[in-house]
Amino acid sequence: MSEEKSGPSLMDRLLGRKAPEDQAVATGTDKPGTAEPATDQSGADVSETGRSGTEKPRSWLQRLRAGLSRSSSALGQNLTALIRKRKLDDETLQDLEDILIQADLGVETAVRITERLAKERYDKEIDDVELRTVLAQEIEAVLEPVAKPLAIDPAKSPHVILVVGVNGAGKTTTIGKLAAQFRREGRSVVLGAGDTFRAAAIEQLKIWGERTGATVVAREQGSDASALAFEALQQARAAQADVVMIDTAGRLQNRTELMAELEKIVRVIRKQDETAPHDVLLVLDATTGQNAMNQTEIFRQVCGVTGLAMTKLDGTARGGILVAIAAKHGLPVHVIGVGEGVDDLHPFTASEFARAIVGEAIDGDATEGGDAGREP
Ligand SMILES: Nc1nc2c(ncn2[C@@H]2O[C@H](COP(=O)(O)OP(=O)(O)OP(=O)(O)O)[C@@H](O)[C@H]2O)c(=O)[nH]1
Repeated sequence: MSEEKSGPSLMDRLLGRKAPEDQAVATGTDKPGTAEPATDQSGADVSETGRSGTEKPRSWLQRLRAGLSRSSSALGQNLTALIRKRKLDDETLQDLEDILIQADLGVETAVRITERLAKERYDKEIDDVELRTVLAQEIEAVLEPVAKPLAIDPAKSPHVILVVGVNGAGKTTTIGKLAAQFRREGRSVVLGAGDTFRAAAIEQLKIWGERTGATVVAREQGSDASALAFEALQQARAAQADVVMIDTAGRLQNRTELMAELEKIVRVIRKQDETAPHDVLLVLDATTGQNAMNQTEIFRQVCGVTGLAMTKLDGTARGGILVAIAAKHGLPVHVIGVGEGVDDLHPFTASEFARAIVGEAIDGDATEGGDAGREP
């Protein structure tokens, strides 16, 4: 957990301050272990001003693009190698299809894109910009229907969000970032430390609670997760909180145990509110590629996932899998994570993601401070 390396300190990373060479390469290993609150009493996020004055901040879109271009199967790079004013003949189309499949976009989307190009441009010359534009349009068409914000229903008191995913996917961090967002919106938030499997996860959630001004309901390691969930909801109801988010342990390797535990958590939550959980958010690590598809399938069966968060898109991300998951499952994609900092969670927008994944320039991408596409 405490991998020592030169570069920004843990505190710097917690506050979103990164050394220039490290900005888009978050280590993905440190937990927010000893952070002091990065919020004021109202829970408002003060981390944006926490960057060092001399450093040039990168926008979240720049981080996203940097992450998506870093993996060896990065779509953008392979496209550049493929198209050098080549004719769109059978061989080029086949190569293109292979590249799209290799980038995890899914066979269905890859075939549709190459068919469209074959129909419109067969045996004509195509340049890089034209090709990327067509690809971005097709990818956006797949993603647009699933790009939906995580909407809190004010009629629910509280709105219950169960957060699931495999080990290390970024559940606790995403809960912390969402808590910060909800607090900024003026909502009261309760966090249930339902990952009772790992002591560090409980501590991590408590720190996010301090940082964001959210109330944390926790028990000691090894406690029953469903009892914890029950208690968290009970306290949230008593306090008339707006939102309660319940963390869970990730144990995909033992599916039976996972299924039993998650099912029990849902059952116990429903004893207090039969309409809950109102959202079951599956957190997927973008760097795991195809594995994210399997996780989506299994978690859907286990606990009725209602929406997705994809994290670590600033890393060696293989974000193409999100396109394949969208095409296959049609589940809403609510938010994406582009770093470990409290402000590194963003609403998912189809056009920006599509253009970033094909390596196309994005209007306003040069925006410093990363405000493009942000929630107000
Ligand atoms: N670079 C980067 N790192 C992230 C992102 N989201 C989470 N992380 C890091 O990923 C690591 C794992 O995150 P956690 O939130 O602890 O994951 P978890 O799913 O709760 O893990 P378990 O409790 O083991 O199931 C931490 O070091 C996070 O800081 C992201 O968007 N980008």
